[in-house]
Amino acid sequence: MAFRQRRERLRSILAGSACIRPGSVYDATSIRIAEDLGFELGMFGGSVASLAVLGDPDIALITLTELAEQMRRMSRASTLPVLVDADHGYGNALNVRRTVQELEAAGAAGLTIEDTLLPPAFGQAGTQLIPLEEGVGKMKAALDGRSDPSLIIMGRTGAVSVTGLDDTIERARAYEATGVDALFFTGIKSRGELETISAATRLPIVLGGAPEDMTALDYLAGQRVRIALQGHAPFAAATQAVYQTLKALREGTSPKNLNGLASAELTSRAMRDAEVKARAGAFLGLKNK
Ligand SMILES: O=C([O-])CC(=O)C(=O)O
Ligand SMILES: [Mg+2]
Repeated sequence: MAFRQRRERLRSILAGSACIRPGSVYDATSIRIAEDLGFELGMFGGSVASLAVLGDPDIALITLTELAEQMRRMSRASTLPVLVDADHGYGNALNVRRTVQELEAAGAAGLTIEDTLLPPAFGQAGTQLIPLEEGVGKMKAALDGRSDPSLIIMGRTGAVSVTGLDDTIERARAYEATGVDALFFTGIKSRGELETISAATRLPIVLGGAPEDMTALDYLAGQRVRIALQGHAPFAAATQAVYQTLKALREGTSPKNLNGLASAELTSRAMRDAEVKARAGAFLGLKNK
């Protein structure tokens, strides 16, 4: 499926009236599994990108090249639309423009650009934000960097837990005015905060994590939230499975007695074995067994 169609699918989620949960994806296998399970969207978080590619925490060590390459691998493996967490856009506004070009070429359906100061400044333990004007410049540069107008650009801020609600609204409105397609908020801790932000803005909202009393999808949909993230449990599950398996092997368990392995059917499905066999028949003259 052409990249444009994937982007149109994400566009229709944003234009709809429901709120969906994306599947957290980070490589070719995870995106195929999410697609097979019927997820409408994959979320490629910066944190899992860093874990999958580097094995490192989410502290802006991954490069744009590494992020885009991982996205490209997922785009080849599956047609599921993916929303990419492009962090701060890997530099200043000119770097943001380049980030958009690379992620567009890699097949992202949409991406977020946030106004967090990254990497963290010397001697600063807490999160800092860039000035609103710089954030606006980044959003404009992101829009300027897109050559496929169907690519979705989201302005993202975590200001609510850094500088507060008023600054969040000021930033959100300023980003809206640049022409971005949606707003992505992190750090919202109560219904009151969400409702105030929703009332003060007009674009579709994406919520990056929310407390327990804000999980009802119909409530979120009523606040114009179209996508609500749920963290990255699949990566944590994979880490645990690898740990248990290696531990059991190290302790002498025989491979045939291991628990929790993917069945032959699941593995075969994840690697698109039927399609590969059909191609081998068509192009290599092999009989499909
Ligand atoms: O995008 C998300 O899922 C949240 C986030 O910032 C990350 O995981 O890096
Ligand atoms: Mg992130």
